[in-house]
Amino acid sequence: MSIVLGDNRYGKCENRIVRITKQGPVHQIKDITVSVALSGDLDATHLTGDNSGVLPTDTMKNTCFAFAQRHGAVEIEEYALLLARHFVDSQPSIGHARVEVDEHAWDRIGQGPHSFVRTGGGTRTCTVHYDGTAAWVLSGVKDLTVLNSTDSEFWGYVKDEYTTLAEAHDRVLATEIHAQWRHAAASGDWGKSYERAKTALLEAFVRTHSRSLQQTLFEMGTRVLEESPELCEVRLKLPNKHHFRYDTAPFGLDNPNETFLAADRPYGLIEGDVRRDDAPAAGPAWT
Ligand SMILES: O=c1[nH]c(=O)c2[nH]c(=O)[nH]c2[nH]1
Repeated sequence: MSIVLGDNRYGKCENRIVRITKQGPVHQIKDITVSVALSGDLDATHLTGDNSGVLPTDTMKNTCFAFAQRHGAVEIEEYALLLARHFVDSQPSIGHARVEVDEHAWDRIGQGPHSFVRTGGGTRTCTVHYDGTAAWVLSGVKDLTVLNSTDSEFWGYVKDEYTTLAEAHDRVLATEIHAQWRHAAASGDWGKSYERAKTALLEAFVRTHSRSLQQTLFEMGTRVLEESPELCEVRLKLPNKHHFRYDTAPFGLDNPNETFLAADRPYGLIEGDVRRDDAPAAGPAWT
């Protein structure tokens, strides 16, 4: 029996970078969290402590800040591609880079040229992989909380000796959308593509009369792909943020689906992948 080193990667996680673009008195803000993971010919550092192929994670951090300053407020996908290509193309020991970027949105306060308030509408995300030849790009949104106060049912499910859930013909459906979508090519109008996909997700949530969150998931993925020819696959994670009708009968009060206990745990977690049947191979995109 011998013990061998398996897959490995290393990097600097969650670099918090705020880049202010100042053209005269009106400022723009780009607020991002950047994580880098590199892999390649790194056996030596693990097996013998020979660090001659190791680019320090501290250098990765500096590079993230330097690229933010040099390239300004570019779309997060473009910034991630620049970083991923830099690490692989400049370091002989590095064969693969994964760069993840979250963008935290700020809205301008009124007409104020330099005052901002954090936007609540979810966090834009991207993940880029580059292997020295090809690049793969995922974009997405997370922490986008939505609720339908009707138009949702859940009934006709399996019932066994442990089932107590009452069938629902009119319930609250709430979830925190975590969605990622894969671009068929590593180039495009990233900003427009993001807005179109996010709008499609929300419109599908609004328009679907839901018989399960699973059905809503498929409708959301389908609508994104129908509206966005540049995308080939959507993966969704939808926690079911249960709202239980509260029993107010002990207080002599009727409750016709008006007052709910919003439970935060446990929660159902509905996950699914929706893709075109001719989608190109995903390679390492989701890893
Ligand atoms: O939309 C739902 N899907 C389920 O699978 C499920 N299971 C459950 O208890 N409630 C729900 N709701």
